[in-house]
Amino acid sequence: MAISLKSAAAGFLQFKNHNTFSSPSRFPSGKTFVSSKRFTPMAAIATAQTLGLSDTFSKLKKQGKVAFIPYITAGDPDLSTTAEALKVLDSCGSDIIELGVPYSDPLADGPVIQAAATRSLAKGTNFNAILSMLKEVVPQLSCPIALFTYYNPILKRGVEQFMCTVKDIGVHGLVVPDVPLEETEILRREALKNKIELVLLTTPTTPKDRMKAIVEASEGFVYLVSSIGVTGTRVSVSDRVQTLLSDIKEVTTKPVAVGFGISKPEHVKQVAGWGADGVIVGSAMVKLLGEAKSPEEGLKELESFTKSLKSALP
Ligand SMILES: O=P(O)(O)OC[C@@H](O)[C@@H](O)c1c[nH]c2ccccc12
Repeated sequence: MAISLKSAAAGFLQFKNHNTFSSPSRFPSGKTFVSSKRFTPMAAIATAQTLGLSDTFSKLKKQGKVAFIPYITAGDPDLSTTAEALKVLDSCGSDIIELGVPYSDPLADGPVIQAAATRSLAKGTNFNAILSMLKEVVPQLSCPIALFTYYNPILKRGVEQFMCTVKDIGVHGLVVPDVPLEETEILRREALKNKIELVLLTTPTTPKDRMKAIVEASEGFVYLVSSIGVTGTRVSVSDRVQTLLSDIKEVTTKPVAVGFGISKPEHVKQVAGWGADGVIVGSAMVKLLGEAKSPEEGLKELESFTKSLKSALP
């Protein structure tokens, strides 16, 4: 079922005011990924044991820990730096990594991530190149990857083909911020078939009944958007997040990760203290990588920034 750009944009507008997702039933997460590429036994073991999103949260919950979830844009400043950044983020203790597929019309993104997508696309980054990079890197990671893409790149490839390809390279999760609720059926069905955990988003303006439907349907974790508007660092995280978290936790035992605006250790500490099961940091990471004097410089800054945020988490 194809959707017009218009209804995708309408979907985003609904996202902006309140989320529009619903649906798939739960399925067991996790899978063994056997790469066609030869890699060292350690990487093979790590890959075989890489947990899916919900299993990662279950493991952390048993340890009394909160998930650290960075987001970076693939191909910014270039794909080889993205490959190194994934390994740096993994080695610095990231629990899940959100990897963004650059898109020409990123409606839900603020200026930092929009600029990253523009730079990446200008470099010629495309989905096949991202897949080839991931085929090499995923077996070397100990944490799961959640691919982050707008709906159109999925439609261009075909939902079934997209899901099957993503599963084959060992990606565990998927976040699609602009899919309109009415158009989610095929997406949910194919995700379920391929054991890809489709993460759904709820926002501060999502009506309670719709939030319940979203939470019920979300796989892997529930993405709580901390503030209305687009992505981008904020001076502070709204303390409304505390109420939103308790509202969600009244209706589900699923893990809830909070994103939007988080960019300092004190933000991370605060959101974790409010009961979040995970914190998501995007723009601040993307800025470091994309605007550094050199890729090496960006990777060094990414490492120290990640360690400073990770150390603020229980
Ligand atoms: O950039 P921030 O404010 O730290 O928020 C995380 C965000 O970047 C990441 O989860 C994300 C990137 N693009 C998105 C679009 C919609 C929702 C979320 C996102």
